[in-house]
Amino acid sequence: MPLQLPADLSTRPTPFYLYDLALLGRTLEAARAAAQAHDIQVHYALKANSNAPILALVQQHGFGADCVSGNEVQRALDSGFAPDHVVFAGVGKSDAEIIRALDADIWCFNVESAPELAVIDELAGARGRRARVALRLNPNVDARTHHYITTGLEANKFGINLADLPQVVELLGRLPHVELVGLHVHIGSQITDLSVFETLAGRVNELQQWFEHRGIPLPHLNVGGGLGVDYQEPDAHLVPDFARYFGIFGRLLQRRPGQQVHVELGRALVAQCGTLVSRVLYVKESQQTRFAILDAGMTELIRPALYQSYHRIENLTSQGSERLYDVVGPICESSDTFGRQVALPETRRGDVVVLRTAGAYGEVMSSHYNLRDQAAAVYVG
Ligand SMILES: Cc1ncc(COP(=O)(O)O)c(C=O)c1O
Ligand SMILES: N[C@@H](CCCC[NH3+])C(=O)O
Repeated sequence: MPLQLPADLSTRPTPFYLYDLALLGRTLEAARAAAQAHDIQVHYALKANSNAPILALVQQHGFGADCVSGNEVQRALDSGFAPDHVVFAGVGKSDAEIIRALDADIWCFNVESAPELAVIDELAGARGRRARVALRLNPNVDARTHHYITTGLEANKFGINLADLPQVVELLGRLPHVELVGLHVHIGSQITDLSVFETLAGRVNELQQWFEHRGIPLPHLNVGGGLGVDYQEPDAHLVPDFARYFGIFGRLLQRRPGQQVHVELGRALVAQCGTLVSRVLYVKESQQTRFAILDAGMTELIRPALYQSYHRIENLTSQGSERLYDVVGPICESSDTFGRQVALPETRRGDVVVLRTAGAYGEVMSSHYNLRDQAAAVYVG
């Protein structure tokens, strides 16, 4: 399906983020149907993209919200997510953020350490409340993704290491203002080897048995997010294979009667619906390299600079014969490079060049470095 562009593209200033809400709707519908087939609840990870029109559509599809800051909790509530569909994760929740979530009576805190558990207990007690908590465990499963976005290994800062679990459970038994409702794991992002989720399901089954042997029931299992998308050939997989993903947990998790399973997808739901649209400012040729210098840079899309990740680059204006370009932004950093030796049709000043699969962790991670303006968001579909 060709990229849907705004009717006023020729006069619209670049760079801007373009979101295809029709594609988002199809993606959410596919995820909803696959999740429902296995009776799994989806909490959308707001960190991937928290723009109001996107949240509105996610909320309309019946998903909950997975938040990682007090402001995300507030944004979810303001966007119409019911408090009992909101979870709050994060390794460093501040007292003010915990209080805000307690006062909103959100569904659950995903707790990442013993000290955090004690603080939630104390703050809940001071308000005459009992907070529902899930323990985020570090299952030591390798997500086989970029090391910067691997979160489930013992060396990572996230979650409670299994060696510390007995101590944390003992503490839990002594705290009157927290109620354990389940366990939570999240091992990383942009996971494309789905056998990783099979390993994870097996590990969650083992963890569940550990709790059961101690007489501790777990009404909820939250297996986190992480399903990856196709950055190389987005058009081949605009909608991820949700049936396969949910099928793994549906098939392999050893669910107890009445137990609820949750996932927290971010990227897989919103990545393909977003595109960063830019224009070529200059083509600069030296003996060694031909640079296409865009008006979008790492301030709009930092993923290539941060994780050496690739977003497919397309010149929508030119039909010329292909040449190789280093595609770069205008920012004062050498890492402000979107791709090296990229084959593009002959490219000229003013051509419209897009970076695909930018709906997740794109606009939300933008910055004002070099005093850059915030790129606009445009919605079609
Ligand atoms: C705790 C937690 N849940 C969910 C997500 C969403 O992950 P993804 O966008 O890879 O689905 C993240 C981010 O990696 C996370 O840290
Ligand atoms: N922001 C990262 C992923 C980290 C997700 C949050 N734990 C990305 O762009 O790929």
